[in-house]
Amino acid sequence: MSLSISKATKKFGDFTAVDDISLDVSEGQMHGFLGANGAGKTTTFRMALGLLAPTAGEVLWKGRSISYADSPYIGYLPEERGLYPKMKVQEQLVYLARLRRMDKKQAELGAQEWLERFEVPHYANKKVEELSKGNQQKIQLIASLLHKPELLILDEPFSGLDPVNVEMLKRAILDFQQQGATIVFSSHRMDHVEELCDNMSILDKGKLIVHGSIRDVKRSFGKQNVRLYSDADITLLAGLPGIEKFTPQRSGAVFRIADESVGQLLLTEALKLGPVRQFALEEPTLEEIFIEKVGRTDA
Ligand SMILES: Nc1ncnc2c1ncn2[C@@H]1O[C@H](COP(=O)(O)OP(=O)(O)OP(=O)(O)O)[C@@H](O)[C@H]1O
Repeated sequence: MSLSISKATKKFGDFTAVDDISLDVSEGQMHGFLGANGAGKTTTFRMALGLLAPTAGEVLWKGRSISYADSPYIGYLPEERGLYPKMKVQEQLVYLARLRRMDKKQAELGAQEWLERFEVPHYANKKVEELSKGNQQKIQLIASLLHKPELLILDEPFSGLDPVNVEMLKRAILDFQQQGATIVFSSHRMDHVEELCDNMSILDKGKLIVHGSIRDVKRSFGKQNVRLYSDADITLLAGLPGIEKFTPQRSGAVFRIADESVGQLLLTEALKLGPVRQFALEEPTLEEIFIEKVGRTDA
């Protein structure tokens, strides 16, 4: 395993922010970290990066604790933005890459390439504080990966971005993974985790309550959805045994079912009411799993 969090606990006084969590992220994986506000995501990242000492347990990268000496191999996009507001964009990117021991010429070329890729080359000589929040976020992402780290930790990389920029950054992060990087990111958007990640975990009040590959997490949840479209009044079907939730849709409904056999019963009963135009068994979304496990939606 390349990133290994082992029985890590962090207390602030009497308050336990992270409670005995163990988690492994293999080399080259993209891992999504979900959790409500205050669940302990940032605290876990800070422990992983050696910025906070765990109260108990340890966090290892390739078998060793991360220290300042590893900064050439590690990239971090912090939640509170960490750029110098008065420094010019290009100058700042090169300065930060140089701190991580990148060659000056390479850093200059790399910064230019990334600014072009993110469609902001005209901001190279502007001060960071003159940029919009979304554009500052692009610069922050470039700063975290310009030096080509092996491990990239991103704390809410997509916050404050419009949908077009979200797609642009997603693509860049995926490409970076394809070049071999190990990436962990936190997000309040479950669809982003669903789309980008191999593995995921959910933190709730400092505890790791779900952990695994997205496929396994969905399978072990057991429940499925049935999407059923019919012109008949299918609200009658909501009361069948094994139906856990009924969500009406235009000319149809989505039923949460306890297991697959309920789907067949639902189809049989729906056909008795009239022709069925569409019937599909769907796996649960991460959002449904999150709501059920954490009990609320504010991931
Ligand atoms: N330095 C600190 N001193 C005291 N309490 C802290 C400190 N840092 C974090 N906490 C507390 O630890 C808990 C976890 O915070 P953390 O920032 O790790 O959560 P998070 O999951 O990243 O939340 P968010 O999604 O809101 O960013 C919170 O209740 C927070 O108030």
